[in-house]
Amino acid sequence: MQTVTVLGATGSIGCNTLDVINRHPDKYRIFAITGNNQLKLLMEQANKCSPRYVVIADPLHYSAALELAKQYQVEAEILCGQQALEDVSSAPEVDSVMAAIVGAAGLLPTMAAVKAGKRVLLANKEALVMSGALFIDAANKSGAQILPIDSEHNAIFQCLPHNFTYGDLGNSGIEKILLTGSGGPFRERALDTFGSITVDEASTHPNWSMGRKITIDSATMMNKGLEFIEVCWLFGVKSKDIDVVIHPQSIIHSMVQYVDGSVIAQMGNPDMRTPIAYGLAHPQRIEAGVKPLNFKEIVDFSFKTPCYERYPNLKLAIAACEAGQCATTSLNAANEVAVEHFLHGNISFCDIAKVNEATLNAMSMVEMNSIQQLLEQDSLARVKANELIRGKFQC
Ligand SMILES: NC(=O)C1=CN([C@@H]2O[C@H](COP(=O)(O)OP(=O)(O)OC[C@H]3O[C@@H](n4cnc5c(N)ncnc54)[C@H](OP(=O)(O)O)[C@@H]3O)[C@@H](O)[C@H]2O)C=CC1
Ligand SMILES: CC(=O)[C@@H](O)[C@H](O)COP(=O)(O)O
Ligand SMILES: [Mn+2]
Repeated sequence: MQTVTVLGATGSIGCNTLDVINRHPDKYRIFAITGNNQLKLLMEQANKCSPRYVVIADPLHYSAALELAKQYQVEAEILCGQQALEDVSSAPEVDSVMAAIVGAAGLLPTMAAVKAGKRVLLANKEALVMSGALFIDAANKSGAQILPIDSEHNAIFQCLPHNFTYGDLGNSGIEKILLTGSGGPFRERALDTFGSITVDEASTHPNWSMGRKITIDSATMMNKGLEFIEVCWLFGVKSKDIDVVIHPQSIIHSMVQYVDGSVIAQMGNPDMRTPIAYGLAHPQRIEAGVKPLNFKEIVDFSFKTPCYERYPNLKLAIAACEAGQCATTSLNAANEVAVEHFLHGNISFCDIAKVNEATLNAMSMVEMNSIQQLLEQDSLARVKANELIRGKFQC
């Protein structure tokens, strides 16, 4: 029996994780679930999966949460705040932590799990993008096992040889990592109409049902940029080792190309329960409720190269990856701010990349040696991005 904490249980990944876990009551027990604003959903989940703890991230919601807990007959202890998130990630009773809080808010609870040597199911890509070497070093020190949940990284993990050594592509005969992406909803849209893209249009992903921030990131391809950086840290590779390939159908979830000409791909219907189940059960496989891929139903199966004019955020992210930690931390922070402003109608779709670029250009680049320093850089970049937005960006 594996004991699991689900950080971000009320989100898209969190709900899918509970769905997979519910299918296997003999294998998994929930220790804690956490949420932020969706208190009712969190209490419904608690009523169903009977965790020992329910954590509300924002202490301002605590009394409302206590009331709802009574209403939903939740027997778990209700906790709140940052320390509680870290405590349920690092408690000795916990075997695995699903890191599925969105954005930089997930860094400290995820790091707590890493430092405590847990099996960390990593969905929260922003945590790795903003902390890079510190994250990987902490895992090496504690013995934490990092299992990628992001579909592409999970695919790459599945396509690598079992004896793959971190950073050593040559020894495994690997030529390239082929990181696939759908290209988002605006893959074919005329560039001269980008100025009128609405929030609703950008919030409609062609293949995946996901949280609102990652959905916007997919539309700008910042998601692929963050994933590019994520590949570098998860597998110890360099920018030159990765090619981004647009695959509009999201059936192949990424590939590894070998020197003998073989290309190994991982495929499946676009349903996050596959990588979640893989992470939970590794090295075994468990049923995940996912519709099997039916090749007779596949009409198109195509590939293309991304164009930076259409996806300036992808170019920025690759350049930041090459520039180093300070740049990736700053870019991630600026992007979180810009996406939030876009969702609130304060800036246009094209402004997201402009804010990101202007923020990066305005930040001094320093070496990042501690989590404290990362958090300070993250705050500085947020202040700068907000300042730039107040100065009114126009598309
Ligand atoms: N959705 C997907 O299919 C995929 C997601 N990912 C990554 O997984 C992560 C989660 O994505 P997704 O599930 O889509 O996101 P959602 O927006 O659906 O869910 C985010 C979760 O984080 C919680 N949360 C939000 N802000 C805070 C905060 N300040 N402190 C603590 N908790 C907070 C939310 O709580 P509440 O809802 O209660 O407010 C919710 O539980 C992201 O990093 C994303 O990039 C990666 C690959 C695929
Ligand atoms: C499901 C998942 O892993 C997402 O990151 C997904 O890949 C987003 O789609 P894009 O390929 O359009 O960014
Ligand atoms: Mn992904």
